[in-house]
Amino acid sequence: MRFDKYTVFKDLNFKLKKGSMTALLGPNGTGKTTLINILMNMLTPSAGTFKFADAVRLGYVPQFRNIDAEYPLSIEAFIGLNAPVIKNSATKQAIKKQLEETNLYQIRNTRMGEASGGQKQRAYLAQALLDNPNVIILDEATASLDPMAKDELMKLIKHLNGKHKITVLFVTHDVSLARKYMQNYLYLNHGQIEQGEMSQFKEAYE
Ligand SMILES: Nc1ncnc2c1ncn2[C@@H]1O[C@H](COP(=O)(O)OP(=O)(O)OP(=O)(O)O)[C@@H](O)[C@H]1O
Repeated sequence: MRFDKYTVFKDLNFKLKKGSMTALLGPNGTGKTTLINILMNMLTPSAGTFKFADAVRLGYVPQFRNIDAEYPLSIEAFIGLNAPVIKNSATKQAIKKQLEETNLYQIRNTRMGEASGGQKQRAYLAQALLDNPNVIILDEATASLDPMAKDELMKLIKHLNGKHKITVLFVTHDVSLARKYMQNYLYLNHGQIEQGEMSQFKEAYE
């Protein structure tokens, strides 16, 4: 990938296995978000190709951005933004299912502006899950959460992987969190990528 004369990375070669949980690690500015944008077809690579298996349905949870305290929509309505405005009973049922899946059902009427960071992030996740993805990409989903909210989100992601076999690609700077919850890593640095098992991830990278 090149921006004008600046090459962010080149000759990246990697595979993501169906059902795997992979942390995308690397120092600031090495191109993690750029790579995600390419995988999400939001950016066209300057050269090279990639391919997902035909059956792949991608879901995306964006980098956490705080929502204004005055934001008027409830958690339920926020999740429903990823559905037609006129909601038939199947859509309503699908929203209910994702509210339950992400432990938000009890607080579905809470305004997003009032929700905690962890609750907001789970609402973003529920919004993505509404498309019934079997691969989910999370960009720094835990970055601004407190330790308990981080663990809660990671346990939920692990559950989605274990129960629903959703393949996970998780961008993070948090190596210890990745060690605890992810099986594999992709390490992006100096324009190159390395792939391996999280348990083998070298301390020197940290
Ligand atoms: N649209 C763009 N035009 C020019 N340069 C860009 C553009 N997008 C990203 N870059 C550059 O590409 C490099 C990689 O940026 P990117 O945001 O992908 O890194 P990152 O690894 O996600 O960083 P961080 O860990 O800080 O989020 C940076 O040097 C950035 O300035």
